[in-house]
Amino acid sequence: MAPQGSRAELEFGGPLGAAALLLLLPATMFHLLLVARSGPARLLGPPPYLPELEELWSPWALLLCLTWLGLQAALYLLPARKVAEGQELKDKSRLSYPINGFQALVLTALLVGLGVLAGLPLSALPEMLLPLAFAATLIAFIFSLLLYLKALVAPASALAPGGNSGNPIYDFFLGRELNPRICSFDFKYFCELRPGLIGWVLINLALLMQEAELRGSPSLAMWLVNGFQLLYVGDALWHEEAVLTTMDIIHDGFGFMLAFGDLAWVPFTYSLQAQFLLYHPEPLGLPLASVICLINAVGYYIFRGANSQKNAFRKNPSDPRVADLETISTATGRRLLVSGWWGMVRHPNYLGDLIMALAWSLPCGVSHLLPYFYLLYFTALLVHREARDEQQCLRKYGLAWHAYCRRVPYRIVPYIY
Ligand SMILES: NC(=O)C1=CN([C@@H]2O[C@H](COP(=O)(O)OP(=O)(O)OC[C@H]3O[C@@H](n4cnc5c(N)ncnc54)[C@H](OP(=O)(O)O)[C@@H]3O)[C@@H](O)[C@H]2O)C=CC1
Ligand SMILES: CC(C)=CCC[C@@H](C)[C@H]1CC=C2C3=C(CC[C@@]21C)[C@@]1(C)CC[C@H](O)C(C)(C)[C@@H]1CC3
Repeated sequence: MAPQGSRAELEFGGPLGAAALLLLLPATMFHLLLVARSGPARLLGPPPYLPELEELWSPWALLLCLTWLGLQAALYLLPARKVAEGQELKDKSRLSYPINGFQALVLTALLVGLGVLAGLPLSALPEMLLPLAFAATLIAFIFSLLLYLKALVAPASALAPGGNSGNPIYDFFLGRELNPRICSFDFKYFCELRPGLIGWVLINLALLMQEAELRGSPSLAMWLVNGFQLLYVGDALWHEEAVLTTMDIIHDGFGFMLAFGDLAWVPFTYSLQAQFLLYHPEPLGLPLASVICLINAVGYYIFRGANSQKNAFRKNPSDPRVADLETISTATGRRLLVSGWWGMVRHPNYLGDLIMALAWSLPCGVSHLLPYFYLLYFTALLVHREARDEQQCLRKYGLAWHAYCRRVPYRIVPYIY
């Protein structure tokens, strides 16, 4: 057995919190899937019914999920326009990552388009969401177990800072190995951006097509939700290299949290607004639609501006786009931006992301809380993530981080939080 990594502080409430999340996350996902199609669509009420195993389990759904993963893996292995280097690892080495996620999105769109022309019944997908989500959850459980076993024979230098507490449930949840790979195939990087994100927009499209079949044409609200979320996914894949500096890739191990999050949670809960709209049509006029588009555009402008500014600065501090920004030095030799977006709040990218989350829910009207689930969950996720990042930055930068916090006192929302 590999030696344990350094004992880091336990996160997510330790083993008990991890055990609770292990059950709570899949249960919440199934609750949302069931409630979205029910008449009252009550987020906080009990589910309309408890599905029998026959309704959840379908070998066809499992086959479809495995085919989807196989297709995305094949696209990942195609020659890439660029190969990027990741951040420096504990042993001072750097890993290489193919940058071809956007190409995978375009090729998937072409394949799906050809499939639909050849008679592929894409609009039947919404009827299969429950068994598909069940199959994806099963795959995530088995996959996380294999990842846990793989980590038992990994060298200590390959382990993540967290996720190696010695408690099997906690470590299974958080993930033990930082960058599990077979040859050059990086499982975490692959899962973070491709099967789940592309699957999400495909589910959205299927819901739009089914709405068109049911009501003659897709509603304006459905178009907006599809358009906004396609922009978000397209942007993530276009700026694929930026994911190499996120907490998930640099810090977190690859375990159930990310495997389930990437493969099941993202496609089946992030498509909640489109699911809701299929069963609860919402009339939307052009003036309100324009205001919602403006909100999404403002959110995207902040999100993209902040992420691009930090990525450009981290890649090359002399880049003309960021060279004029004010910075403070830290004992590590790395500098922190204190003007531009990162001088406004300490997590401007989260602020932009949250504004977009609001714009994705507004097309569903204000009669139900359900379509606002994403906004509520995402606020909790980002507040918790911000606290985790603060701890890590404090460890990394010490006094310089305190100086940054004094200079930029608000975390996510100026003058509020
Ligand atoms: N849709 C979704 O479900 C989710 C989306 N996201 C999005 O993912 C994106 C990435 O988020 P995340 O990985 O959490 O964090 P960030 O991209 O905000 O990265 C945080 C890191 O940035 C660096 N940093 C912090 N402040 C400064 C500064 N002033 N100047 C320079 N560098 C600084 C630090 O790392 P260092 O100094 O080592 O470079 C810090 O650890 C965000 O846009 C977020 O909204 C995140 C989670 C879920
Ligand atoms: C509740 C639960 C299951 C937790 C797992 C959290 C994951 C769902 C998220 C953790 C960080 C994520 C990121 C994205 C998607 C959601 C997860 C995996 C992301 C790929 C979305 C697109 C963005 O542009 C992004 C690339 C910045 C982002 C990275 C973080």
